[in-house]
Amino acid sequence: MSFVLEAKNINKHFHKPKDFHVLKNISFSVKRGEFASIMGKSGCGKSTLLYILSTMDTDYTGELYLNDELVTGKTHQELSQIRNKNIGFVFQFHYLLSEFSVLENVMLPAKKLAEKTEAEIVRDAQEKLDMLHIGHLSQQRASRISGGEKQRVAIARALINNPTILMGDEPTGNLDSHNSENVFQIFKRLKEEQGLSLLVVTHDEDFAKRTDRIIQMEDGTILDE
Ligand SMILES: Nc1ncnc2c1ncn2[C@@H]1O[C@H](COP(=O)(O)OP(=O)(O)OP(=O)(O)O)[C@@H](O)[C@H]1O
Repeated sequence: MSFVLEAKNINKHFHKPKDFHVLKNISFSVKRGEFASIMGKSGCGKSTLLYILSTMDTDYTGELYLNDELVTGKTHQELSQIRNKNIGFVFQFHYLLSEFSVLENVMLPAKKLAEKTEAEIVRDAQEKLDMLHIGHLSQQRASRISGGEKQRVAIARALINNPTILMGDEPTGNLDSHNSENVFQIFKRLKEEQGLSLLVVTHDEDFAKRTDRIIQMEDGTILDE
């Protein structure tokens, strides 16, 4: 079996204001090409878990594997490289640089990785925007486009380095129903046409029900599926 992500016995405590065991022995995996969602009540630990799975938080015990490679214990520099190459991330808020053009925003993670020439990065960024039907906006300033368009730019930016998994923390949380549906259809198409793996935290039951699998969290644990 080929897993894009495997979490084994993940435990995490917050120490302030007092000890709080926020993640309790979390184990689960995401298969290559799977579109999974994580649901659970507010405060159950979803964002905390996603922060660990995306390698941004290293303060936990247990083991995390990405594409069968153990990433737990690697240095921040190594993790930054692994993250840049393997993980695309879409948040509730788009976090675009408003003074930059749409194209420049999409190019940024590829520039950071520094594996391609400027011309190749421009070409790839334009291709991602075209794929999401916003290619005509590439020269617009990010501050000048609509909320739904901004989220699609954020998705293009998350895809620029051709990640193996796309993670989302309530990527439709700030969108109306029309734009939420749009994002869902984009994710579904990425899975079906490109075999991308997706792991999305959502409060939207209608969204989650249509993913391949719902991972239900409760009080820092994962309920049996
Ligand atoms: N830095 C921190 N220090 C202490 N406690 C924290 C910290 N960050 C989060 N928590 C607590 O950990 C618990 C889990 O938070 P988390 O943000 O992961 O929940 P969530 O399931 O994503 O919630 P929501 O659906 O509202 O976004 C909450 O009780 C929260 O108050």
